[in-house]
Amino acid sequence: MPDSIPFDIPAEWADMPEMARRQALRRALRKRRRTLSATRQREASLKLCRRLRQLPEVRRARRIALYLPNDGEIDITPLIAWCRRRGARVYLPVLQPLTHNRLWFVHYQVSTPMVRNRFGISEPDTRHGAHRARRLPAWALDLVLLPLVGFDDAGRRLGMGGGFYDRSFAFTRGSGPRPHLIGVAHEIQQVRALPTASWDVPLDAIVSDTGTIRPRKAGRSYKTGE
Ligand SMILES: Nc1nc2c(c(=O)[nH]1)N(C=O)[C@@H](CNc1ccc(C(=O)N[C@@H](CCC(=O)O)C(=O)O)cc1)CN2
Ligand SMILES: Nc1ncnc2c1ncn2[C@@H]1O[C@H](COP(=O)(O)OP(=O)(O)OP(=O)(O)O)[C@@H](O)[C@H]1O
Repeated sequence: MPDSIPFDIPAEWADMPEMARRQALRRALRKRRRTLSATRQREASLKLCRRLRQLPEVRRARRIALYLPNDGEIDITPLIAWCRRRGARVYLPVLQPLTHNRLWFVHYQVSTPMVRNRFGISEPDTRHGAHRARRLPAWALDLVLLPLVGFDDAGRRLGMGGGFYDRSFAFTRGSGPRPHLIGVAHEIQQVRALPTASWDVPLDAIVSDTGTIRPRKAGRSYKTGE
């Protein structure tokens, strides 16, 4: 596996069918982030959270969806206490039990009962009637921080492959209220150039431990950071 940042897609993958190549890329990038030491993980988390706290979309948001880190994902949970101190509400994704690969967003408090979903990720337990009422429709969120498996400097993204975020936020292509969508990842998740899928939901920004990418609507993008 090449160690370069951005990750170079190996030449041998060129002949693979598109979906198989995306799968191989996911496997390589997930392995990359899982092999980070605890120290590197902690440093990256603190640097990312510092960046996020400075973004206007983050500072203005009152209803923010985060995630609990899994599989080496960059840890943004230090933001939870910060959000609460500022009076912002924190929401977590929950797999919808009946609809195919869509997410609910449930208000997350210290007292929220949690349960592991089928991927082993802890999520608010919506079997309790009282907590069902804490669900918010996706359009009513101000900000969503999406965990990325990969990204490139044009702002394209690769997720876990379930299409959960793509389906849940497909409505953002239309008019009407919509949350800001900010993808987050380790610097080492960057890929030289990712293929686009027609269903990919465009992001407002991608923030890593070392920089922020602001995709331009017309396709060009710019990076700020160290
Ligand atoms: N922390 C976190 N929470 C999240 C997401 C995420 O990416 N990160 N999701 C973002 O979508 C949703 C869960 N999506 C997931 C999609 C695939 C796999 C996964 O590990 N798939 C396995 C095989 C699946 C199986 O066991 O059937 C794999 O690819 O190896 C995990 C989560 C909701 N919660
Ligand atoms: N809006 C949508 N409606 C129906 N199917 C969709 C939609 N968006 C994505 N999909 C399907 O979801 C599957 C996974 O998509 P993709 O490989 O882009 O996942 P991903 O972007 O890695 O995942 P995620 O969105 O969970 O981060 C694809 O097979 C795709 O056809």
